[in-house]
Amino acid sequence: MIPNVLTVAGSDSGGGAGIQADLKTMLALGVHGMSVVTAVTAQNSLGVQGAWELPVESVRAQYRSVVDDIGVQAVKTGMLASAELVEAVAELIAGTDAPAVVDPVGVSKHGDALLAASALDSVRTKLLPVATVATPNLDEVAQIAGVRVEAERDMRTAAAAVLAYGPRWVLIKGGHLPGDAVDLLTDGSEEHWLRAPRHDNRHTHGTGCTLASAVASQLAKGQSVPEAVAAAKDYVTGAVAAGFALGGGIGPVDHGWRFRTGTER
Ligand SMILES: Nc1ncnc2c1ncn2[C@@H]1O[C@H](COP(=O)(O)OP(=O)(O)OP(=O)(O)O)[C@@H](O)[C@H]1O
Ligand SMILES: Cc1ncc(COP(=O)(O)O)c(N)n1
Repeated sequence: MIPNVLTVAGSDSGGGAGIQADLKTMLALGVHGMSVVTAVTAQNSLGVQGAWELPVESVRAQYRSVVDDIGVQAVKTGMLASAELVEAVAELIAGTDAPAVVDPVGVSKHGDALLAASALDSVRTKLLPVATVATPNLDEVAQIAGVRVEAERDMRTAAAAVLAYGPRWVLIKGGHLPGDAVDLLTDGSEEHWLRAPRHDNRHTHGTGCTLASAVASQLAKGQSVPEAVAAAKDYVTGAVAAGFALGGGIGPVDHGWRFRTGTER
């Protein structure tokens, strides 16, 4: 049986992040990808030119259509835009018997806000408590938990601060630190450091979405959280290494890197 994985996220018209990155990742990892669109962005390699939230009834209806008939083995969340959507999605996840990977998307790579400041409290009190794994980047850790990570040694404090909001596991992504690309996965008792060489490639649009979707895909296949995160890290590292130019700015990671023979571009 092919596992079903659901992303609840925003659309990126440029195809590098958001729903589009999630579905490509799911295909590459051999699961059936499904989507609940929370917002539509007009976006490209240069930034986000516009964003429109969908009505909360539309998000609830999409979710119910998928879960009630098809069923899901894992859920992943990305851009949720507003407090109302964060709270609705948290409630839907709480009623779903499947692991949930929560990527608490705050701002795009270009600095465009993808979550209202007024939604942060709902992320802390409603969304994080229903997460099996939360995957904040360093800016999101600062916004959510008020911890500034300036070096690898601060990541443990950051993880403890996020875990206090109730996710079972937290994966602190150190992609924005200099040096190796180091992430820390912990549930407060086990600690797993994931280290990969930093690829000197500016075309990294979509790394966070890709990593979280890969974790959800591996969980849906029955892996444990540490196994799923290790496999997801391998996948995103290869995708960053193969990231390519597109448009005039920051290009996407290559979701199809494992399928390429090396002659395509
Ligand atoms: N240049 C790089 N080389 C290798 N791995 C990277 C690089 N940049 C990021 N990563 C890895 O990609 C994953 C996503 O991390 P990152 O901190 O970039 O998340 P994010 O900030 O949510 O994504 P984005 O920067 O696209 O918004 C992590 O596993 C991180 O270590
Ligand atoms: C619709 C949408 N969702 C999320 C991101 C963040 O992307 P990244 O994976 O680069 O952090 C984005 N730029 N657009």
